[in-house]
Amino acid sequence: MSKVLVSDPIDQVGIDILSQVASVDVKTNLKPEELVQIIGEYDALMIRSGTRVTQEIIEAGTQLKIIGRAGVGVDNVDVPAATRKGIVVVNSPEGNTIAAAEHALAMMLSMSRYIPDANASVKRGEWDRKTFVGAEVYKKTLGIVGLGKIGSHVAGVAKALGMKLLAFDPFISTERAEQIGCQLVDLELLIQQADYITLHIPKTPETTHLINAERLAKMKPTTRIINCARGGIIDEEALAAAIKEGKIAGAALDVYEIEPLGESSLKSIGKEAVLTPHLGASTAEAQVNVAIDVAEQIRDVLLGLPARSAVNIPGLNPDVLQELKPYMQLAETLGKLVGQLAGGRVELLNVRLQGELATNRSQPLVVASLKGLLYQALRERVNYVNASIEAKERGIRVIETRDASIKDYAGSLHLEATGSLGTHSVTGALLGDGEIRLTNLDGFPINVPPSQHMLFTLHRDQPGIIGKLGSLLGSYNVNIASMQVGRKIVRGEAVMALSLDDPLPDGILTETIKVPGIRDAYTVTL
Ligand SMILES: NC(=O)c1ccc[n+]([C@@H]2O[C@H](COP(=O)([O-])OP(=O)(O)OC[C@H]3O[C@@H](n4cnc5c(N)ncnc54)[C@H](O)[C@@H]3O)[C@@H](O)[C@H]2O)c1
Ligand SMILES: O=C(O)CC[C@@H](O)C(=O)O
Repeated sequence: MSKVLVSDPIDQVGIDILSQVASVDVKTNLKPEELVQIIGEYDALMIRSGTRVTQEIIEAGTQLKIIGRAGVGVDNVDVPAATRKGIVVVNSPEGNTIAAAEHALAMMLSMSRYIPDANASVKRGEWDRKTFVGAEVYKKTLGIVGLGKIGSHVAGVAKALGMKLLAFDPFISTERAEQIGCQLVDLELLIQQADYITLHIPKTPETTHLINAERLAKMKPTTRIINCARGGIIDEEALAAAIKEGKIAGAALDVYEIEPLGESSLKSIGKEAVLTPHLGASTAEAQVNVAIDVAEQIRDVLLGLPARSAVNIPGLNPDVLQELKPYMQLAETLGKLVGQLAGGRVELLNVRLQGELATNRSQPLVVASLKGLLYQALRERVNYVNASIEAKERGIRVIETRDASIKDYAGSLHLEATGSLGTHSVTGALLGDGEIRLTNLDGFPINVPPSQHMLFTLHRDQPGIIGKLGSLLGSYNVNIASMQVGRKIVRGEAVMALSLDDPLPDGILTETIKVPGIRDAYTVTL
């Protein structure tokens, strides 16, 4: 019989489902070294946000087939390490959406009426009706940052409360925002106009400290901010200072840069700050939803069936999966790449199967391309199951084409994304050993392996450019792993593709574009 370890508290309904096919051990509060010691006995691990599944734990899990996260965020799991070992990682992308949205709304109202502090004062035996004069939300402007599942539900309820809705989400179309009742604006306008700002975005390098001292200084002194998304999207020190100095009126936080929240200047703020210990998903209903969602997937995988919500391995039948897996990896990589080149909102994705690939099943490759394309916006929320639906909801039109006559490589895949900032395309192929090669970028032939950190330039093919760019990267201590120039004619337009050993520091892109002859530059993280 299979063995499952449950290392965080989950609802009993999940344990009951797992017990249908496995012997289940519930062992919570394990230290990392204790988990490393015992994980080798288990076929599956079920967690919430309390267990950090590191590479060391994955390496020690020699029998592990699946890791189930009862919730959305898999930021506490080393997914690449699990993927390398063929371990399926599943989550519950929607099981706690309503709970998190309602928590954000509860935080907004309780912060506005100082309910936590008023409640504490009554319990201390006081009857103070002067200190707790609050503010109404009716007719106020709510700025929603991130109009995905949770942000959209918040919008619906806030509208019913009589609020005016602004939203910032670079990956959502104006039509979609209007359907939800929001006016889509840029972040700077939202920050200046909103009376309440609520964050519903993933934490990514781009969203880390999105709310910093500079942006806090641009808010109205009456603005109140809510973060029930992820810690670190707000600079906590800057936030505490802004509230203490009266630059903004208050904050309600459920998530923190480091959890549990230790010593923090947030704790010394009075009634203007409402703090909860990551309770967004903590409703009976959400815990039942996520426990069922994830336990059923673990049960299915242990029975040899596909998982419906895998973040790293698609739910295809094993034979098709085996055959298409390398191409799906290619499609996902190209999707990530073209999505980042396109930058903003993508309206059209053309997926072209070329050469021998043109006779293959296209649907899994289209889905994998969309999963890659949407990764920048949705992170772990996008998977092989929901990628097409998410794309449709975001107004992304998909065209599939085939061209068997293109024979530069045995089979290649070409993606072209058209969006608010223009059109970009990328082609890739698989070498004999299954390694991915990028073979064309925006119509220019190249031949480079993709790497985690990449820089692309569009420039004039003229002497000196490569040297200048090399020196610029060197001055930022960025090491170049490989570099290639693609051009159609000598001294015409050209592209340069650089694989880098290090992430590019802030500001380097602006410097790159200043190099004479370089017209444009793009950074990509794969
Ligand atoms: N507090 C909790 O317990 C709790 C519970 C559930 C979810 N969450 C968190 O809430 C957040 C939102 O979850 P969701 O299910 O709505 O996710 P979602 O993927 O449905 O929506 C996220 C939205 O953010 C947008 N986005 C991405 N990058 C952006 C950027 N740089 N600027 C503006 N918008 C951007 C995306 O386009 C997307 O529409 C996630 O961080 C999730 O981990 C917290
Ligand atoms: O397990 C939890 O309570 C955290 C839930 C939430 O942050 C998530 O990512 O789903």
